[in-house]
Amino acid sequence: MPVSTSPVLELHRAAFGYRGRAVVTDVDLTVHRGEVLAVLGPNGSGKTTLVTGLLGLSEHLSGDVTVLGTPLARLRDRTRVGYVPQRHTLTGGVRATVTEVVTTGLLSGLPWWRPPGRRERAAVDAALQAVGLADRARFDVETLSGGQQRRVLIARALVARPEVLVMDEPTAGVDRASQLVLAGVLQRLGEAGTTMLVVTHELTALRGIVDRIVEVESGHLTFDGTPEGYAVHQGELARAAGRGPGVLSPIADGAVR
Ligand SMILES: Nc1ncnc2c1ncn2[C@@H]1O[C@H](COP(=O)(O)OP(=O)(O)OP(=O)(O)O)[C@@H](O)[C@H]1O
Repeated sequence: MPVSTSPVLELHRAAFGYRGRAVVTDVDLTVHRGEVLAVLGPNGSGKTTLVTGLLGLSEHLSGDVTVLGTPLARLRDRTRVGYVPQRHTLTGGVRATVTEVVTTGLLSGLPWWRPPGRRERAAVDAALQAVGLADRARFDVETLSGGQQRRVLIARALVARPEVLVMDEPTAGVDRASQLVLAGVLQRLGEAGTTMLVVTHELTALRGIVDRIVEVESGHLTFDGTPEGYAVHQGELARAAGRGPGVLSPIADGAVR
């Protein structure tokens, strides 16, 4: 999908954190409509803090953050940014069908007195089609695999037709076959022009889907560029560390389309 020029996210010297303490600082980042970004970095480097900051879930402490043309603090319609949280499956006491869970993604946009109607049911069907679970609509979510449950959560995020989709490790903790299915879902969303920010440790699974890589280390952006550029960056780091020329990590290697 061609990438258009209108920015959907603009961050200038942005800092995010918790209870007034900054975890991620000095972030300059512009994301355009249709781009698919992977957000990489070691555990605890601040990836989740950064992406949840865009949703108002971690504190925006300083700098400018504009989401879909509106300063973050003034963005009223939060459904314009969809979110698939980290390490969430739907087991553990949730007794609901796939359709019911996906429908909850629409509730914040409906008045309390109006039950979901035909339009909402069509949106739920479309979201389930998008993640390849139309045939599981009436199943209890507890009976689905971990990978299928992730797809239910993606459908729940998609059903409100967000303009940007933020996903925190969508392929983590599921088996290889489920990873491939999830990658296929992301591929189709990318081809349909959905702007996506995907926090991941498994770039290989997203090979060919990601247009751009942002790396976070110790609360700072340390790389922002193409997958090919990231492979070069990793090679340079490896050489600087004395690991020989052209030694690429599996992640960087997998990044190249
Ligand atoms: N709710 C919170 N309150 C206070 N500190 C937090 C909170 N969530 C995360 N942190 C801290 O912020 C830092 C960055 O965490 P974050 O989850 O953003 O990293 P990450 O790069 O996403 O890590 P991982 O790859 O392990 O998910 C860590 O030191 C973490 O302890």
